Amino acid sequence: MTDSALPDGVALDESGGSARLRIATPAVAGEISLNGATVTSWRPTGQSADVLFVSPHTSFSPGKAIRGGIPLCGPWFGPGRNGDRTPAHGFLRTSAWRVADVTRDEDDVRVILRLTSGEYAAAPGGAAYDQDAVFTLSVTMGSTLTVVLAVQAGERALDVEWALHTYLRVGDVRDVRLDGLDGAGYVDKVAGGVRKRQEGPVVLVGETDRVYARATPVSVHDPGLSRTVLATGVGNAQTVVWNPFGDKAAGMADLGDAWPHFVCVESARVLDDHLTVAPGTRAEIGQRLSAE
Ligand SMILES: O=P(O)(O)OC[C@H]1O[C@H](O)[C@H](O)[C@@H](O)[C@@H]1O
Repeated sequence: MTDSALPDGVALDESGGSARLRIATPAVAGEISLNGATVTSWRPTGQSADVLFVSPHTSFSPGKAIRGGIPLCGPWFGPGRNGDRTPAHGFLRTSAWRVADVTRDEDDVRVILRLTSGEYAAAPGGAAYDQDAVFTLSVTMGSTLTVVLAVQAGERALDVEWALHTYLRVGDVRDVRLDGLDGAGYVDKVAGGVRKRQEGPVVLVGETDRVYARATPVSVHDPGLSRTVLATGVGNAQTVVWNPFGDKAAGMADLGDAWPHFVCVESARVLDDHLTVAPGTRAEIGQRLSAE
């Protein structure tokens, strides 16, 4: 798709070796990288800071996962259920996606990106996956943001574990409170996979990596940026909450000292809640964000 086919307020920027769509309407400013189909910026009018966090140390190079925004994890999560898959979190976040359609409805912009088997076969880990799958990402950006990842299975059933790995920008992760998970069971990955139960709101006091078995909306109260962000899952079964904190972040070249400024609240179907997509059928997972 060329610039001339794009609606007013949307531009394709291919400078610096990585392609991205820039969006600017009276309702919103935002950006979507075609590298991994990663939404890297969403700032509804009236918000003084971006709702999404992107590490100042990240690379935007094609083939590298972006540390921030909304990376797509799948079709496996981490090293997969058996712990033997590479690269971590699958090939969706490192593949080069194609723009299939961009439309504008008043001040909202809708972008459809696509990734087919011939395309993801070029990414590490892609060639070994079922060859018929077609992945689609739909992003509707305006005063709210809705991101929906879908897969259409071909002639064979697909095994899918996936997540929208949303990095929400916060003033300081140690000061935020997450509501909506009280009473939910979770797998504590920091404690080696022990199952626990949440009591009260989630407050992060150290490295946190939890897969909550709950899909209700989660609100992130952030005194630092004086706002509350509501994250509502679409077709998910779980919510992942993650921040590595300082010691672990020190070993992550693309994050380092920027770790206090985000919390990941992820819409997920992973581990026991992975899904099998029957031949010829479609499945989707998504997340809707609003900020006030
Ligand atoms: O460093 P990455 O491959 O991007 O993964 C970052 C994190 O993603 C998820 O939140 C997982 O639950 C974590 O275990 C993982 O550390």
